[in-house]
Amino acid sequence: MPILKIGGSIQKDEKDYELIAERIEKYSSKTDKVIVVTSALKGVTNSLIEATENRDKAVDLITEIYDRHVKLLSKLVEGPEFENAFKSLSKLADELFRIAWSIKVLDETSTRVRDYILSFGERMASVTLASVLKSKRMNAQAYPEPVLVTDDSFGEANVIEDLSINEARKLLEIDSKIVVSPGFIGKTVMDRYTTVGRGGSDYTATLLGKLLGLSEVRLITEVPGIMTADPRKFPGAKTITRLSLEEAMELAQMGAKRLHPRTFEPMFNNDLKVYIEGLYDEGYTLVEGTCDSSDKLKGIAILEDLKLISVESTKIVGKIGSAARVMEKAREAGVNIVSLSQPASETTIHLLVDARSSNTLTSRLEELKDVNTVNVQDASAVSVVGCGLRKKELFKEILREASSFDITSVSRGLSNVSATFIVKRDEGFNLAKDLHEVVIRWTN
Ligand SMILES: Nc1ncnc2c1ncn2[C@@H]1O[C@H](COP(=O)(O)OP(=O)(O)O)[C@@H](O)[C@H]1O
Ligand SMILES: N[C@@H](CC(=O)OP(=O)(O)O)C(=O)O
Repeated sequence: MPILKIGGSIQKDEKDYELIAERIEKYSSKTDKVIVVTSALKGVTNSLIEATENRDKAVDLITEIYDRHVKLLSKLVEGPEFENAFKSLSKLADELFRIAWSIKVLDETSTRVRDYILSFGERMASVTLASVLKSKRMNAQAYPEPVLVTDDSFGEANVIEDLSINEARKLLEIDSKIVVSPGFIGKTVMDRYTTVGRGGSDYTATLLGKLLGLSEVRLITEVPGIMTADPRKFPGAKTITRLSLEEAMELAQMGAKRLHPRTFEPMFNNDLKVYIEGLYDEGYTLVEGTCDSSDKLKGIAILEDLKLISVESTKIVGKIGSAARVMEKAREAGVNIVSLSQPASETTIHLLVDARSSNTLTSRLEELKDVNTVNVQDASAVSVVGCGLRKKELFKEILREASSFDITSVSRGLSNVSATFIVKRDEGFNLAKDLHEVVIRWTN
């Protein structure tokens, strides 16, 4: 029994839905049950976020979202099935309009209300997709409520696996061959809606695979697999045919294919295989197993919009606890540290953070007594990923290529399958381009 995840990128119009239905049919004809995890329609999560931020426009934005779903249904579904889906969608939309009015009146949104609002994207999508499948005479049913039980860290909720197993099993009890369920969203034990972070439907699908003891998850999307680089920015990018679990985790952490960073975590210590496959073009990536002796280089990924904060002081040298004090400031400011390094001379501590959070952190760091200066510069992090980086010759070749750039630091990732270079922002793309050329020469 496979889990099929239908990405938001391939839910644009009725032509997409014809292809999605064909793909689901293909896999369901080979098995007795299929669980489909769906994302919201393309752009819907962004519009819902905009509604929470731009509250005067919330009602208009929600009207647009509702109209889009109804228009899709009217093109793809007829008769009583249309009536049923229309009723379910309108009920969800009524609930959403009520919240939109209240946030407009209160002119305030909490993280809890934000997640509640975001949940409608995936819930509406599951009703729509199940209805399209039914109208094509497929034995399908929507289960438009979250199956993951989480804590109440709204926006980035943590899944409580033990409590989620029983909820997940409910999908198996539904008397339909195909069950369509929402990705990305969860609920607390008090039945509050939560979300697990952007791109969270990928993670929902792999986690359900683990919780239900399944062996196959397919993430169906607009690109033919995870590629050697983002094909939009690097036109020579190619599909990677196989990734070990360590390689896949490193690429996901660096934002490749906009995967949720935890997508591959559920694959540890079980036989789950994950395929990332294209809807429009043939091609897929299989993620399974660990490094193989024939593995070389697989891909590059780049994080832009970062700031490198360098805390300089001669007074911190050899002083126990000085790094801890710097990190404590980051914790107080609620700022995530993307990377951190310190030379053995101990005179500087480099912190790499998201550009949007750098001001909050620098002002707190300037409060530290034993610090001379806090420098901030625009930076990028460029990673090369491949089990082959454990071999000296390949690592040397990567270092040689990178040496023509002004590098602040180099660090190695999980099991040494990645090397990440921190450079000035305006050098990031060119470094990535050059390293990508090396990767292409060494792709298996
Ligand atoms: N290494 C990569 N391989 C493939 N796609 C990538 C990579 N890095 C970035 N992307 C981008 O990821 C996008 C697909 O992700 P996303 O829109 O989240 O898909 P979905 O909604 O189907 O989950 C592609 O349009 C592509 O531009
Ligand atoms: N809709 C959510 C969850 C998700 O996984 O979407 P997508 O499959 O389009 O990446 C988001 O936009 O973050």
